[in-house]
Amino acid sequence: MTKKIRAAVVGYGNIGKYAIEALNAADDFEIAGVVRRSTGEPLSELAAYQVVDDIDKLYHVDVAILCSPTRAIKQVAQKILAKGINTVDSFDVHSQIVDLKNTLDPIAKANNAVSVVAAGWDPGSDSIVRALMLAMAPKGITYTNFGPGMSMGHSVAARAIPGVKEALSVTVPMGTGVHRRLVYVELEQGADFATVEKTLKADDYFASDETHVKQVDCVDNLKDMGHGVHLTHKGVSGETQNQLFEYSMRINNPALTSQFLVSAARATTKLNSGAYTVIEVAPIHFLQGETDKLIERLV
Ligand SMILES: NC(=O)C1=CN([C@@H]2O[C@H](COP(=O)(O)OP(=O)(O)OC[C@H]3O[C@@H](n4cnc5c(N)ncnc54)[C@H](OP(=O)(O)O)[C@@H]3O)[C@@H](O)[C@H]2O)C=CC1
Ligand SMILES: N[C@@H](CCCC(=O)C(=O)O)C(=O)O
Repeated sequence: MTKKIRAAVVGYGNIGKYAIEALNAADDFEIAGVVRRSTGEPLSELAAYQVVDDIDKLYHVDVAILCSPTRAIKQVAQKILAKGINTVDSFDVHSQIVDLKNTLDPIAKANNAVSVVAAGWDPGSDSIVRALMLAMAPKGITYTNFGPGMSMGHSVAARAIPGVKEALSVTVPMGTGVHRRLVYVELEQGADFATVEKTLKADDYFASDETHVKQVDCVDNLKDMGHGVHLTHKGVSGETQNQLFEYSMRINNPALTSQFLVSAARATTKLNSGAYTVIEVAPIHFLQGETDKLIERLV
């Protein structure tokens, strides 16, 4: 029997919960444990797993699935790679992915480890679809239209604003890759809505989009973690114009993000040391199974 890949889940929020589900559904993985900032009161749903506040307390970990907020990823990944443990993350600030990769690459190489960065669904699986479309029509325009649906990254960023108790950021597609953001916030007692609204609108996650902030009594009553994308590329193959490609999905956001993280975690075990974005990884590395069988089935 081949040895299972031992994965640790780091950070137990939405993505962490679904990462456990995706790991349990993958028979080439076993869960080494869950790493939380504080173990505090034990959660009954985690009773079957070792829950620790330091990854060193877990017996052998091949790969850490980082389910921490995007803004904490660089720091968390650096620490874990330095221990020689592979990492995957769903970092989602598109403009900072090159910097993240270039920061992690030397650390991974020096410690004989692998990191696959920005491996959620966007960035992540959608990035591979965009690359494929560009290979099929190298000239042209790609539009990525999200939603309507809940952006986890924007909701996490909104929740981090002082005075915000809970937040839900809904992405509304306006067409041609332009989005409006509707952000529902539940405030801490005594917080000033106008200050929260101003701080939120100035945050990098929101500053370049039309953003509306609405105060509500209970965010949980509105929350639905559904999302989706409609990606189009219209362009030119060779010298032939008018090639139109489309890709659509409606999804449960954390379930897809965590599934792709687990697939990327598998890929880390097949790569030479270093940091990679998903478009630099051969598609077959994400998949479980024998190479020839996968070729027979997919090619
Ligand atoms: N690329 C993509 O397609 C997608 C990316 N994402 C990214 O996933 C991230 C996580 O989303 P989600 O699971 O909803 O977030 P949550 O807030 O639900 O969970 C994050 C968890 O990380 C831990 N954590 C919180 N603050 C910190 C900190 N400062 N440093 C380290 N760890 C911390 C906590 O776990 P504990 O208490 O156990 O330590 C927390 O529960 C988002 O920021 C988003 O950018 C999400 C969806 C899609
Ligand atoms: N990174 C997103 C997933 C892609 C959708 C998106 O970027 C958006 O809704 O703005 C998320 O965190 O949910």
